Amino acid sequence: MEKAAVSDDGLLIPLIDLSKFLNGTPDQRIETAKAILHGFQTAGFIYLKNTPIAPETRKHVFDMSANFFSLPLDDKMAVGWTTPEANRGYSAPGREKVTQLSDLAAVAKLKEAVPDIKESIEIGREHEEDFPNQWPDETTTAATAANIPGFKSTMVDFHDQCKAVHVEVMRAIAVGMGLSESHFDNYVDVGDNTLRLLHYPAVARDVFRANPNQVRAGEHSDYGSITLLFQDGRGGLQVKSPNGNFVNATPIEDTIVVNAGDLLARWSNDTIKSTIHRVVEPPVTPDGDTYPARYSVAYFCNPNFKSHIEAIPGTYATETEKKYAGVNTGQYLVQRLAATY
Ligand SMILES: O=C(O)CCC(=O)C(=O)O
Ligand SMILES: [Fe+2]
Repeated sequence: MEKAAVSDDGLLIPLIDLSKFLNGTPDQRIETAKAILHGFQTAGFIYLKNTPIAPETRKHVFDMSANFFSLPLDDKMAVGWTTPEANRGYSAPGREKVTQLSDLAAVAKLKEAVPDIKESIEIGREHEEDFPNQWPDETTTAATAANIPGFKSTMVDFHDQCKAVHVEVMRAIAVGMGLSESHFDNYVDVGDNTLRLLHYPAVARDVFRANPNQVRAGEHSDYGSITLLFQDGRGGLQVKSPNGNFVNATPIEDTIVVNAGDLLARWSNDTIKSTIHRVVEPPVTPDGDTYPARYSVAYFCNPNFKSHIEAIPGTYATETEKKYAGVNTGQYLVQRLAATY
């Protein structure tokens, strides 16, 4: 067994070699699938190494993301996020407050007191006619100065590559559960997933010192099937342990942090966990007066929006053990998004 990626306060997040599932012997494939499922059933989080996403691709996406965020605010606002149904476009700092609260008044209050210190852009699948992606104009003087020509093609390609990883992780879950490997294929083939580039700007040390509740991203669980999270080397991501304390999910180079979302937990009749996490200032105190910026890229995977999600076979013995009513994916996600924006 590999050394764990995180082992602290009862939270054990395994580090798993995905290539052993993709290209290993039949035994390695099954063993790896079981380890992936076990990680989701216990921690709700795993780290994957040796994935099909090349280190150069990842670096290029991070570079392009930083270039995008360096655009003048007006240019970013020109591609602003509009509605939960579209869920595409730019969100300026303070726009979204991720939280477990669903009461709109309570969220508004929290937003005002301690806004998340972050900005993001959401990119959905291309060719969704009603909801086109909001691409920044790559031809303006500002765009050239920010070096964003190639932004769209980079992100469209990355969206596709991440989509393929989602399909494989769902295959691993199926194998781990003893189901046919292709069990989930028809639920995830459309690629109704959201690529979110995140920028947590540099913050004065005093900001965190003055307000103990200040965070870069508030505690929350994710909504969909799984999230692929690419982090830079800064640190600050924390995951809630079974004892209720936040534990650092320390960056490990060229790994993808993968966590299960609420819809997968529901789909698995709660045999898989959707674990609370948040982003705080980096664990290392800076030399100067500011914490440096942090960049991350989250790829939120979902079942196809049209899919009806009901307890997976094998996760309940009798009908009465089904904890949840079936739900339509698209409706479920829109309802969750409407609560936080
Ligand atoms: O930036 C991160 O490391 C985590 C972001 C996150 O959890 C989210 O956007 O849902
Ligand atoms: Fe998250």
